[in-house]
Parts: sequence; structure tokens; C-alpha cells
Amino acid sequence: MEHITSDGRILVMTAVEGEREAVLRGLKGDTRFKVELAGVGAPSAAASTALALAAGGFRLVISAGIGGGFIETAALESVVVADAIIAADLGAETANGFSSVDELGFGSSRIAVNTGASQRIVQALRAAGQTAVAGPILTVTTATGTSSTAEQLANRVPGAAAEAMEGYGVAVAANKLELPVMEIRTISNAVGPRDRAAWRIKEALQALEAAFSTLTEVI
Ligand SMILES: O=C(O)c1cccc(C(=O)CC[C@H]2O[C@@H](n3cnc4c(=O)[nH]cnc43)[C@H](O)[C@@H]2O)c1
Repeated sequence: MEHITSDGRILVMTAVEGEREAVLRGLKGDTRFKVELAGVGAPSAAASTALALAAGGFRLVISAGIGGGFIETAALESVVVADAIIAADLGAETANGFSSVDELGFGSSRIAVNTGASQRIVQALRAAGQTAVAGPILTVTTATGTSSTAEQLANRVPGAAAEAMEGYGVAVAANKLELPVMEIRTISNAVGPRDRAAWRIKEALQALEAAFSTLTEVI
């Protein structure tokens, strides 16, 4: 996949150490990658990514970790590769509902990715035996905990596949340096009512490890 990267390193940002360790296990010492901690939430992720990128020499930035899945699109333990990274709650509440920063004229809540590259990674993951889909990954400030919020987000972003809390922050930092960005999430829980007994964090971390193992073969 030389059109994603050729020379230069790939920076992978994860929110927490458990995710970082899973990615590192999958990479098996591949020195083309550097894996750093973003912290939880888009502001921390943006600052951490900017600091990491200051070292220079990167060709691609990937926001990676576990996430919530819009379950009719992304099943538990599956992989979602972003075809867009969207700050889904960045905007204003109005009498007529939510207005995005785009609608308010303050900027863009959507960061584009190389959708061809996302599709090719999805194909490679499927060929390796994982369930994978490309779709919009939402960045939220508050993890969704009700069916009503899940429904609002799904209506706001048609085709929404997953939500997490860092992608938009990582992408803003990459964008500032005109670097391409991707987001890869493995699904630990359904977006909706919190049901801890149903969370599959261990399995999602195993899926994350497997996804990065495949990535080293195609990138
Ligand atoms: O408890 C553990 O063992 C553990 C291991 C690895 C990661 C975690 C996390 O809690 C990661 C937090 C991270 O995950 C994203 N996330 C996961 N599910 C959702 C969701 O439904 N909505 C939004 N974000 C979600 C998020 O990016 C967090 O930063 C725990």
C-alpha cells in the first residue's frame, strides 16, 4: 500500500496503556511504527499528538483503540476503519436541536481520510479472518449511555459505525502538519445504554492486536 506510506514512520496514538500494549503486540517490533499515549478525550489527544509529531519524520498518523459500535453496522469484536472522522457533539444546542460547527460557520467537524486506503485495509482484515467495516467514526466528549443519544447520533451522522473519544483530536493535530490520518477501532461495547456485563474489552483488545498484525503486512 505504497500510496499510504513509503518512507517515514507511522505514529499510532492510543488513549490508554492497555490499548498501546495490544497495538505493540500486533506490531511485533516493526520499527516503522511508533506508538504513543494520547490520553482520554480529544483535547488531550490533540496535544499529545502534536507533541509526538514534533519529533518529525512521520508520514501517517493513526488514532487506534477500542470503541463503541453502532451495533447494526459494527458488531462486538469487529474492526471499524474510519472513512471519515467526525466530532459529533461539537456545536451548539438550539431550540431546533443540535447545530454543528459547520452549520454555525465556525469550522468543520469532519476530517477527511483516504477512503480508498480505508477500504483496502478493510479487505486485508477480512482476508485475515476478521469482521471489518469502513464507516464514519464519531468522536464524542461524553460516551453515549442511552438509546435516545445513540439514536440522535445515528440520525446526525448517517452510516455512523463507531464512537470513541480521541479520533478528532488526533486528526486535528495531523491536519495541522498536513499529514494523512486514519482511525481504527475494535468494538468493545454497543453504543447505547451502559451494560458493563456485556462489554468485551479483552476480546476487543485481542482484535486490536490482530488488526495491527495484519496492518504490518499491507502498509
Ligand atoms: O478496563 C480495561 O481493562 C480497559 C482496557 C483498555 C481500554 C479501556 C478503556 O476504557 C479505553 C477508553 C477509551 O475507549 C474508547 N471507548 C470505548 N467504548 C466507548 C464508547 O462506547 N463510547 C466512547 N468511547 C469509547 C474511548 O476512546 C476511550 O478513551 C479499558
